Amino acid sequence: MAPVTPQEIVLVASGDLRLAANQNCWAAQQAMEAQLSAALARQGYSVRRAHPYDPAKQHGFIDSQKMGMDVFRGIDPHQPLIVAESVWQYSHHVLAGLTTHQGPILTVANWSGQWPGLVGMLNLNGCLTKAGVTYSTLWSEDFTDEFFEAGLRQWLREGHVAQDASHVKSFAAATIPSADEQTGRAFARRLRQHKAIMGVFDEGCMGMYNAIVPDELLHPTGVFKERLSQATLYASMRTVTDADAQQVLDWLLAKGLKFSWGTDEATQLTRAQTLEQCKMYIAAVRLAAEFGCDTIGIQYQQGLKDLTVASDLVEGLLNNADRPPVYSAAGQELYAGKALPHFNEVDECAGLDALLTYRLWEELGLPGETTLHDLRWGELYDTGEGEEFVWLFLISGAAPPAHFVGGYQGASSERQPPMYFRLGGGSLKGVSRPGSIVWSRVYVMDGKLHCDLGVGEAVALPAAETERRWQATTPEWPIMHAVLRGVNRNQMMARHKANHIQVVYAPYEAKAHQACRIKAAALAELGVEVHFCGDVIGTTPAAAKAKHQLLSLPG
Ligand SMILES: C[C@H](O)[C@@H](O)[C@@H](O)C(=O)CO
Repeated sequence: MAPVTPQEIVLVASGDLRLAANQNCWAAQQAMEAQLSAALARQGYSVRRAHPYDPAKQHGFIDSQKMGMDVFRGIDPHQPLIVAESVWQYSHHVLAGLTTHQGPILTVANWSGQWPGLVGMLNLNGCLTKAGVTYSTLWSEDFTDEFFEAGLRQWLREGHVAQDASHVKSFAAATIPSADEQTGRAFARRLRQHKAIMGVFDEGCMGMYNAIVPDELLHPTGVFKERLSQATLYASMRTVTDADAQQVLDWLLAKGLKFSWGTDEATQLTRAQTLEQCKMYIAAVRLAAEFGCDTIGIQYQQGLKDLTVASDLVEGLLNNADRPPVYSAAGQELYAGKALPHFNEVDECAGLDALLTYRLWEELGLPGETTLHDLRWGELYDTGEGEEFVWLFLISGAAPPAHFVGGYQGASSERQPPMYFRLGGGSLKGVSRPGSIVWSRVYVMDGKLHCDLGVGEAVALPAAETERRWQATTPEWPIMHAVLRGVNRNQMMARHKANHIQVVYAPYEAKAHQACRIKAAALAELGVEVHFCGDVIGTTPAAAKAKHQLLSLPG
């Protein structure tokens, strides 16, 4: 074990499991670590990487759980430790070591959209939160800004970074209009009593420990898992006829969806890949119906990706009420006229949220198409009402055409990046239309289910700015330009306990606030600890409400 020097910080970097991704993204990690090391040097500290660059693999990431355990065996458990991330990473590579590390832990990401490094760090934060590991977290554009430097200084001196959580208000300590509370609670009681099935096609995706909801926490909500296998999905795809797949494709073409088809299977989307995705779509709906699932999630990134095309187009279609019809063997249309909420990357926290949201919105008479996105990046932008922080929500799959400007006609399917998906498959890409949204995130903390939720706005940006943002991230994926009400960038980053964020539209702003309140009440009725984040109108803190009642009492 390496000896501890007081002025030395140990650094680890977790990576992808996929060699191609680790090699492609290594340069960005090196650049980030150089800036981070310089920031530490300015404060009188040196950095020791706990694992070297591997010339054979051509990257310096921890790329498996086994390697992570080996690396941590060589780290003094009392030493201050930084997990530095500028790429998408699998949290389980380092989770084992971090659960027993006793020195201060700091997770750091570079404020860049190029690779999903912020997303990777947020996932790790969610995993550490669920595992009950104490950590601090920071991010920076160039590691010289005051926010970062002050935070780093505090961590070096005190072993933790204090963050601003003044935007968070507990539902239990707030009062909402009683009609909203009753609507939400009555809906939730029915959901719990009726019960629902969450179909899970292989549990656990890319080390996302935070995305697995323990059954004991899920059951009290009325939702029960049906554990399915991607092998079953693949086998079922093989039973779908070419003619049925062609009908799905014809339906999509008639709707105006554009496919960026080429001929090179290795780098381009091909018609054959799309037809394979159409088979997967039909197979997924049929299996969901066979097992009576109310929502499904396909793991896809590992296992399935080595066998067949990516499931992203499929996921976006499932999340849309207007989608190609799928029939049972007896000729009956399955889930006719309805979405079958799909949770990307089998993120079960998102699955519970999606099911509840879709059903609740339906009951409120609102279109309930919902999806998760990655909290990928963001920048200030002058939307016409002054500079606002506009988040870039982006996801490989699952966004429904109902969210896009122009619906299907505004959507396209583009090949998934070969470094993630060797066998291809298309995305379902579009720009989310301007409008009010309710955002949320269910997560596990202290052995309980929690949910943060708030209100925001999907904003329209000029086409050139949308394109710039796409080129700065992953241009093949669907995008939402989001402004969150009453939550600034740093508050959001410090608080959010996941790589994913759930979004659903409301027809106008006041309705978004009301629907958010009702959803909060529904979640609370299911036993979830609910927290309003930012400005949600109509949520009076209990103390202020009591004071108000006192003041209005007759003399
Ligand atoms: C393709 C990549 O693995 C992505 O799926 C990843 O960045 C995520 O979306 C993580 O939520």
